[in-house]
Amino acid sequence: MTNSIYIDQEEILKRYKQPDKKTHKGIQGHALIIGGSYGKIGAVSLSSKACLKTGCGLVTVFIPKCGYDILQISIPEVMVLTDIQEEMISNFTFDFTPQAIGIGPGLGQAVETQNALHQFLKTNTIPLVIDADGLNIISKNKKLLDLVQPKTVITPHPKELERLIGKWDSEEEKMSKAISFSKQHQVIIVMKGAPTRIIDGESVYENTTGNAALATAGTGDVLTGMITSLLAQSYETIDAAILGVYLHGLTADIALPETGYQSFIASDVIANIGKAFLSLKKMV
Ligand SMILES: NC(=O)C1=CN([C@@H]2O[C@H](COP(=O)(O)OP(=O)(O)OC[C@H]3O[C@@H](n4cnc5c(N)ncnc54)[C@H](O)[C@@H]3O)[C@@H](O)[C@H]2O)[C@@H](O)CC1
Ligand SMILES: Nc1ncnc2c1ncn2[C@@H]1O[C@H](COP(=O)(O)OP(=O)(O)O)[C@@H](O)[C@H]1O
Ligand SMILES: [Mg+2]
Repeated sequence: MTNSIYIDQEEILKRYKQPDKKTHKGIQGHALIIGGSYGKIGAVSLSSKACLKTGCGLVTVFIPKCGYDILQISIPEVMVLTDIQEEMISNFTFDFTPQAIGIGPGLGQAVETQNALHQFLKTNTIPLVIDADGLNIISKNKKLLDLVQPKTVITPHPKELERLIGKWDSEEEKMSKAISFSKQHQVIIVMKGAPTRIIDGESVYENTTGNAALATAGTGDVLTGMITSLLAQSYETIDAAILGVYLHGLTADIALPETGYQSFIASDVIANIGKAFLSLKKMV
């Protein structure tokens, strides 16, 4: 039997943890965002900025060389590691141990990048969020799913979900296929849409925030950064997914009266993360 839960303010307050007064950047979590390719460095800029603005102490990105200046100039707070390749990632290499890793925004699907993801998944044990081209690469070679460690968060939009689980004829079939997939591979699926549902085996959590203003480029990349941030801050995996999706939607609800549906862009999600957190505080 499926256990379905609406994610409202009450559910969020059960999960939300206020930072300790004596905390410092060294214990607020260090997140790594891996992604970007020529022409899609913006996806990593959005994701890493959202990661910082969701409370992570330190954020490093791993990107192709062509993104170095872009990242350093657009977000000076983020640290940058680069691949040996100019336009795509060919080997995931980093010399520290992050508390969480987000992979996929703007990553592209070059053969070199596919191989790099394969090698990385073989040995990785760090909590992981996989999005966008990270998921598309896995869809092309489903054997990679056997290498994905339990409790990995995947964040497909409907097309990415279809590439992973196959087509469906009804909402019921989509849900039952997604639940089977979550159980079989022990992954938490953030099934993006209106509304977004989070699936953890038999448990289905339905988000109650967000609106059509979010239907704009890069809002998913931002969500990846937000969930990765919460994971790096030691939230339980399921709580990181639930809280990230709720806050992400809340930014659009807060901004809507000022931006309208049309002029809201992914950067407006990031700009309103602070207000979204503050509205949680008011509820306490
Ligand atoms: N500024 C940037 O650098 C951006 C980079 N992006 C990156 O671009 C790459 C490709 O991602 P895309 O998602 O654009 O391409 P995809 O080919 O994965 O998805 C686009 C397809 O999915 C369908 N689709 C998307 N959302 C849907 C929904 N809610 N319901 C039904 N169908 C839906 C679209 O109609 C289209 O056919 C990713 O790596 C992504 O991270 C995008 O996030 C856009 C912004
Ligand atoms: N009509 C809508 N109502 C609510 N949320 C939406 C709507 N359209 C898109 N979203 C949200 O916006 C985000 C889009 O993610 P995604 O498609 O991956 O964008 P991108 O890849 O461009 O970053 C998801 O979180 C999704 O739930
Ligand atoms: Mg996306």
